[in-house]
Amino acid sequence: MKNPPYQRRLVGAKPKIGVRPVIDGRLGGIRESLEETTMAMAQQVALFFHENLRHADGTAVECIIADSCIGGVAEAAMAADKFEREGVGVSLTVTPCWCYGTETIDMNPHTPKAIWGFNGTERPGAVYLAAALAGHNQKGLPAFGIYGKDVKDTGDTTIPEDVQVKLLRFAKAGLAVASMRGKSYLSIGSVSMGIAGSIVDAGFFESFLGMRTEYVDSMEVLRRIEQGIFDQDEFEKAISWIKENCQEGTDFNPGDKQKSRNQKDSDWGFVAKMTIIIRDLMIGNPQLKAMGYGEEALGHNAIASGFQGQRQWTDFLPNGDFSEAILNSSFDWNGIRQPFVVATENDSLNGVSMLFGHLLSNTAQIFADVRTYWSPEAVERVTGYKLEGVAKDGFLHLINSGSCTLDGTGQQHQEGKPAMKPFWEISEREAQECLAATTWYPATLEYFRGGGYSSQFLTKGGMPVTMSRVNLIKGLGPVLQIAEGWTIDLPEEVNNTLDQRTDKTWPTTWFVPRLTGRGAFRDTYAVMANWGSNHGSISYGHIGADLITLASMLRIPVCMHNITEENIFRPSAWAAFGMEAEGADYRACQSYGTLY
Ligand SMILES: C[C@H](O)[C@@H](O)[C@@H](O)C(=O)CO
Ligand SMILES: [Mn+2]
Repeated sequence: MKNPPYQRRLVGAKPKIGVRPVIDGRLGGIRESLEETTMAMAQQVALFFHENLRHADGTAVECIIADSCIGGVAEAAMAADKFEREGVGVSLTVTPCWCYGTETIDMNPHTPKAIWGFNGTERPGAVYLAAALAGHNQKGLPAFGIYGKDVKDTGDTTIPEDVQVKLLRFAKAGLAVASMRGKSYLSIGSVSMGIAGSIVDAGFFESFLGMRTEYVDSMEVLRRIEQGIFDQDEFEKAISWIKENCQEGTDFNPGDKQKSRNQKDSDWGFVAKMTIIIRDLMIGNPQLKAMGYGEEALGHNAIASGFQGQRQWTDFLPNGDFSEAILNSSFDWNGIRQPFVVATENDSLNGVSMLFGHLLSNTAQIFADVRTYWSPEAVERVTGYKLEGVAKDGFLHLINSGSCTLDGTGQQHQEGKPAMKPFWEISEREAQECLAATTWYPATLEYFRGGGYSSQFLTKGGMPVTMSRVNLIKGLGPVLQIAEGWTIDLPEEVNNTLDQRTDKTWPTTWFVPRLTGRGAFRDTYAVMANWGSNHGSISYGHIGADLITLASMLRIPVCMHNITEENIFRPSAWAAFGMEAEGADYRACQSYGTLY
């Protein structure tokens, strides 16, 4: 690691956005004439962020404005001090005028940075923007340039729409970078069935994300179950909630292998305890301290985790599907709450993709196997049905053992359409509908000898979604792949025929990527063929452009995406690496090296 990033922020403190009003330092006329306009620009943008951004826990984003306009290096240092004290994680410089490039820039190497230069004619804000960005680029401190398309008059205090889009894209990604820094990925268990993403790579987490990796043997979950190291009252609450809200499905296991009713009831208790314990391992629980377990009460400061499950645990004990599904959802027996990020099969790289999606969209994330490409020909052969509309070029079957978020049912709504929403927008009734759309089947014993329960549902069609995935490539490092598209509905008979060819106790999402006719997006088959692993993380909404901005801040090149050129927003230095955006991205990431 080049620079230990571990910040002095308190556990749980959220990064703030620092706003830096930069000004022409010449006193005796110029500076005085600009003070008010410059500070007003900072206040206006701070208000805009405060009103339009929320942290994933639902709290509003706080902005800190430098105490004075910054006309030179002394005031730049004062602002840096204030930002350090206040826990600023992202910095935006604003100016309507000419100022002194490198004398005023933010030089903190870990803080994502952008400069908004006002597009006016009275004073040259854009000239400063160009000079300051040249300084950033010459010094190896990437910064994003924001400059409105249309000329405005001095004193115009509206933020043009094109500027708003860039401000939000930059700030969301910057906050994601700052929110991950100093937190942990908690690996519960180790490598699952040779899935490379579960070889949790500390170097990647530390150098690229500024995160720690914590490793706990699955035995710890069993110890806490056997020794009663969990909140007994919460457990009672969980069990009665499960009885009321989780419908158990038919047991499809061969009659002589099925567990008895007593064993099944005891499995429900077991998986409820597992859920509470995995959460406690991640974030701690003050209740445990009161019970005399001070060490356990602290947790592992985890912002994401993974549970190995297969095979040693699941060959022996109830599987992790229920715990993963509930933790990844926006509700449980404690009500509607922020979803956790828990990667199935401890696939930490999919966990990272889920974490990116969660921090950018504030919603729950679908974890799935990228299972099958269904060509129109194969669908017709098997069902006699000719695909049409958005699905006419085929689709992908996304399905994993039932560990997927129940938000993935698509039973929440936005403007009357199926959606997955930030938890604070989800109504009690919508949470109930997600639960009602889910059946919990006794786990398939041929896979899961220890039993447990897998969630089964069918994702509603018509949701815009983005599938993404981080892969580690020897000799290259991490790369990110992104496919925007939609969930689709199939006619009921077609759905049943295709779904029942495979694991019928697991949740199904039918996904159509948006094709571009080029490269990995020339057809749906090519999307499947170019996917870099067995898993993908699926986020509600089209967030590909936000993911690209985030990846550039983390110096993770994007190897595959279907985002249109005008939506790609990366630091200004990327342009210096060539006009072909993908190649330039690789060269820039390599040249800057890891953030930490
Ligand atoms: C039960 C099986 O082992 C599944 O878990 C398997 O198909 C996977 O999910 C592989 O990613
Ligand atoms: Mn899997």
